[in-house]
Amino acid sequence: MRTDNKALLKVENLSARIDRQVVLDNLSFEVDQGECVAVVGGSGAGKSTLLRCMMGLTRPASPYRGSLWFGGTERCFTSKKQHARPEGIAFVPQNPDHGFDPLKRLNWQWRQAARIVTGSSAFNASQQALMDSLGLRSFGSSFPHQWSRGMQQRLLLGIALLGKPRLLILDEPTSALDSLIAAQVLRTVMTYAQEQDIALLIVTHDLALAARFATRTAIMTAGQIVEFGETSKLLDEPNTAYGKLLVSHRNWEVAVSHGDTVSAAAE
Ligand SMILES: Nc1ncnc2c1ncn2[C@@H]1O[C@H](COP(=O)(O)OP(=O)(O)OP(=O)(O)O)[C@@H](O)[C@H]1O
Repeated sequence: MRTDNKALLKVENLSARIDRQVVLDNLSFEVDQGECVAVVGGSGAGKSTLLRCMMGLTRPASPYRGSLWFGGTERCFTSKKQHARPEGIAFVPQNPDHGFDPLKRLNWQWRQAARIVTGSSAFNASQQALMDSLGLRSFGSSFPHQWSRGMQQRLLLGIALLGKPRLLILDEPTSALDSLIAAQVLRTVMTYAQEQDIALLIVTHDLALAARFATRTAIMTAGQIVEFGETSKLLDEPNTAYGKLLVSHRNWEVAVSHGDTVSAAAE
């Protein structure tokens, strides 16, 4: 449920180019404290570029206009001095390869993350419960490549949640998971985020996921956000030609629904 709180995050008039091609064109949207917002759109819409700009990464796209407000602090996308990711934002990439050191065992990486976040390398009860509900009971002495991509993605989610960020950005969080496990993992993430007042920004191709979890949704195509509003209204009555096209092709077969009891550990 959307609240009337002041926005936690505001992206205003963001434009960016790769070489001479405009890949982000005057984008604006916001996320309230504790809210879940989805950004949906087809391949090449500019979703990953948007996230890269938000995380302060200026390659391959370089922003030439716009600002980002987070927790009351403004960062100009064009400022050369302010490229660092704002503190309080965590990011789980679509490709888990980008989140782990391939040469270090997973239990070592988890302990390092826990130490940074909590000051202790041992699991406490709530960390263990989070791990269990993500279907991750033991790392053994595995290296990242010995785990499935789905398990790696869930571990990154666990590490990100453990940090209790104010905003967690998820890039295609279900891309490495089958639909039943995705449903369970996303419910765990949503429950934990609500308990801890963590806002979520989910970038996805999956309109069913947006319909199930996001209070507000932005529809993106060709570098523009063509619609942004309450998810249910936007999916019931899209205003633009692209919104209508996207909604008419949504896949409601994806089982992101209440009541799934499949164990994520059974992957
Ligand atoms: N390294 C690059 N060099 C040139 N053009 C690029 C590069 N990366 C992205 N682009 C272009 O920028 C535009 C936006 O791409 P982007 O990857 O952000 O889209 P996306 O919505 O994330 O797509 P997908 O869902 O397929 O990941 C596209 O036109 C793409 O061709």
